[in-house]
Amino acid sequence: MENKITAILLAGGKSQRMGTDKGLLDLNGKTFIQHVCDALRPIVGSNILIVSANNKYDDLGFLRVEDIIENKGPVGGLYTGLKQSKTKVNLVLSVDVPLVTTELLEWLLKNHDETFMVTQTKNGDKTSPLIGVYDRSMQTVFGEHLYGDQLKLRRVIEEVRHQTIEIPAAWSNQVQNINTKEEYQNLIK
Ligand SMILES: Nc1nc2c(ncn2[C@@H]2O[C@H](COP(=O)(O)OP(=O)(O)OP(=O)(O)O)[C@@H](O)[C@H]2O)c(=O)[nH]1
Repeated sequence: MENKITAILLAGGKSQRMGTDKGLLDLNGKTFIQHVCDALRPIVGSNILIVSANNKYDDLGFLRVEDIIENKGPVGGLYTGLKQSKTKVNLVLSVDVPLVTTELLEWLLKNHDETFMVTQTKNGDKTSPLIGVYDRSMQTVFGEHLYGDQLKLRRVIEEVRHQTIEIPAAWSNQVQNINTKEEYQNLIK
């Protein structure tokens, strides 16, 4: 499976709500980004592509690329990641889901249907486009939106053939986004 899948890890953005780079926050002695990479490694090996301008992530030893067009949010990060990818299937994650596990990601890959351009996940009422699977050809769609300055990821997904799959309730905590100081304090207490 390893060579057929690229993991694209979005680690850019402003972290405005947290006030500090989310990927470098500590949880039980490891940074958020390390937790996410540890969950990915059994599936993709070293084929992890970090999309970020922060060179502190280079310590992890994976390929890092900077956004081709900066400050465009996840649509910009995904465009860059998919342009760099050499595989049809791309497992996309953000750095702010430190509780995600290999088991959940394997489940996602097993349940995704390659005929869809995007597979996103859903937990209750909340869809998570940044825990998903993207076809490399989506780079063209993201490119068009980016150059038209249409930066709403959810809107882009609505326009293409996509599927939304419900995460088993027992795994709800794994897809928690940690965006604010309060959410981080609750996580580590
Ligand atoms: N490469 C890249 N990643 C991004 C960009 N904007 C957001 N991300 C990543 O996308 C994920 C979701 O980002 P958000 O939580 O919506 O935005 P954020 O900038 O991290 O945080 P806020 O400023 O608080 O909204 C996170 O993993 C970010 O690191 C971007 O412009 N480029």
